[in-house]
Amino acid sequence: MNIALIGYGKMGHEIEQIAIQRGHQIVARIDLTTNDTFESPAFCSANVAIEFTRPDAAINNIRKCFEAGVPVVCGTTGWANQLSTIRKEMETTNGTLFWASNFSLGVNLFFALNRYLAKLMNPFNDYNISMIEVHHTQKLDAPSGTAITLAESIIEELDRKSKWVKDIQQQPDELAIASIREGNVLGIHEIIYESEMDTISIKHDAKSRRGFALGAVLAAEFTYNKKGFLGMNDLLAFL
Ligand SMILES: NC(=O)C1=CN([C@@H]2O[C@H](COP(=O)(O)OP(=O)(O)OC[C@H]3O[C@@H](n4cnc5c(N)ncnc54)[C@H](OP(=O)(O)O)[C@@H]3O)[C@@H](O)[C@H]2O)C=CC1
Ligand SMILES: O=C(O)C1=N[C@H](C(=O)O)C[C@H](O)C1
Repeated sequence: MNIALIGYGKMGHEIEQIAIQRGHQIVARIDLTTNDTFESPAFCSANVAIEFTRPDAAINNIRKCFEAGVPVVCGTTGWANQLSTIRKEMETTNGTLFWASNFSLGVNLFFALNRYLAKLMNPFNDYNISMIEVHHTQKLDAPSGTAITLAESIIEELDRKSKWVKDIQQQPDELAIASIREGNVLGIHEIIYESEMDTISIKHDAKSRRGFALGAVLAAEFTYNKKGFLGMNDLLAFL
């Protein structure tokens, strides 16, 4: 498969290695420091583009993929409040977009565990719930996209929580997410249920970026020749 990389930073490099190991070719690399463009024949020859850039760049890069008729897998976080806008544009251009806040298979198992635990804890009102996420200091968005996905599932399952908030809970129906930025931490997410009697917590700790990158390449392979909006549940049902 011909793959174009949009964003050639930490994730772009990791994805390139795995894509080549899996027999794919990188036909274009679009970054602030490279010369490839969305209009180039090289980019247009891609079967799928993989976008990992920054929150303020993702939406425009996805639009450029729709214009070029290239399906796009996007992992950039921090812009999900604009997903419904870009989905409408995808429909009018008959495009393809696969988006996930986290491509790691381990995190997607953790998503299922988180939902199950929230369902289990719903009747037990003595437990309050909070979340902590820790990432490297270069991360631009907070809370992480993964933390927001986790929070959305908890809010769907737990009647006593109706919205997430950054850092400090002020109302009983708020789910507080604390974001810590330190060193080179690749991504830690912990969900904590606390009562006067005890604490129950679940935690995911990423050991490298390879899990994210492998998931993104698997998503690109899945996206090939498909139309519409796709996500990790579609991919996991297929694996
Ligand atoms: N969904 C998932 O599983 C994961 C998501 N992420 C998310 O992916 C994104 C990228 O992460 P990461 O690779 O670590 O970040 P990096 O900062 O290492 O890489 C981003 C790259 O994008 C480039 N870039 C910036 N603006 C543009 C633009 N307009 N067009 C093209 N390229 C651009 C940057 O160039 P320059 O350095 O010159 O600014 C940089 O090379 C983040 O939002 C992060 O949260 C990360 C890991 C997993
Ligand atoms: O910026 C990162 O590094 C990561 N971002 C994603 C997020 O915001 O959830 C996924 C992973 O945690 C790494």
